[in-house]
Amino acid sequence: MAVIQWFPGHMAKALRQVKENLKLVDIVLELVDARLPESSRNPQLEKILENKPSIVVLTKMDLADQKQTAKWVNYYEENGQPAVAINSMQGSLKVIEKKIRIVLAEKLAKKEEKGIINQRIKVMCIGIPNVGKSTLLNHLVKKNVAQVGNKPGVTKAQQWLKAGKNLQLLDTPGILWPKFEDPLVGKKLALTGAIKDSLFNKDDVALYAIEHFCEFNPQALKERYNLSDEKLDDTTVEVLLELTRKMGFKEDYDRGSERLIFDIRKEKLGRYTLDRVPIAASKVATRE
Ligand SMILES: Nc1nc2c(ncn2[C@@H]2O[C@H](COP(=O)(O)OP(=O)(O)OP(=O)(O)O)[C@@H](O)[C@H]2O)c(=O)[nH]1
Repeated sequence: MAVIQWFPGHMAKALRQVKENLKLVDIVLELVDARLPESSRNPQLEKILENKPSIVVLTKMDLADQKQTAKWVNYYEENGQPAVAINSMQGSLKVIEKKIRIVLAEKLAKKEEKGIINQRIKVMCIGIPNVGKSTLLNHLVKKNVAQVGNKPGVTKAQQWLKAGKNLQLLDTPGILWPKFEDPLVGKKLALTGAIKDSLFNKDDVALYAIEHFCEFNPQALKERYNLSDEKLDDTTVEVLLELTRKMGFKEDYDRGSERLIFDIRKEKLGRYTLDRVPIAASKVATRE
């Protein structure tokens, strides 16, 4: 995982590159992590995209809570933003291509009227570090790594890669930065491994994780660390201390925190989704 520390200069440059590459493509795949779809989105992207068609692609769906993922996809679609959930490592080409065809239906029909058929659709992936851009690119391109020609970009020639029979992808995905301002977003990003471990306090992230699991999946916490029901009702700090003891680390809650974070990332507590769809929207989703 390449971890990037963002400074204003970096941000401006990355943004400029994304803008320049946008001109070269028909559609953008905005990759977000299904475990934290909103927290892993870049708030400025909407402005940059302007009228460019885009699809929010929720990656790592195999790690996220299935019901929550369905709610998120529904939420985006209800708000006019096409969305699809995938596991970047498996069978996502068909799903993505189908979605692209739906989103670009009108444009493709017009091209067909003009006799332009079999032209590859130009696609660009963008997203924050670690969201799965390279994994998806490699999966889509598979053995078919032949370049389909160089297109002039503004600053350098762009390489294109064939994906299946109908798509071509920019070989360099656009990297965006997450929103760091909100400390809660930072903790969520840290828990899933999206930001460098040295950038956060492990015990803060572990306490947040305990809070999340106590609310949404106390059973997983209880079973994994053999906790009593009474202990789960205790303060998060007490739960952390008890977990640490159960792990055999005595009072060393730094080690306890580290192990808890590691376990969660390794799915030892099962699938989870840290972001919830806004209440009003989730009501709509349940009613359907
Ligand atoms: N389980 C699961 N893991 C995934 C999925 N997509 C990516 N990963 C894993 O997530 C990690 C990061 O994936 P990358 O493809 O390197 O992410 P990236 O966006 O290219 O990252 P940067 O190079 O840091 O910008 C890797 O360990 C991948 O194996 C997915 O859909 N499911």
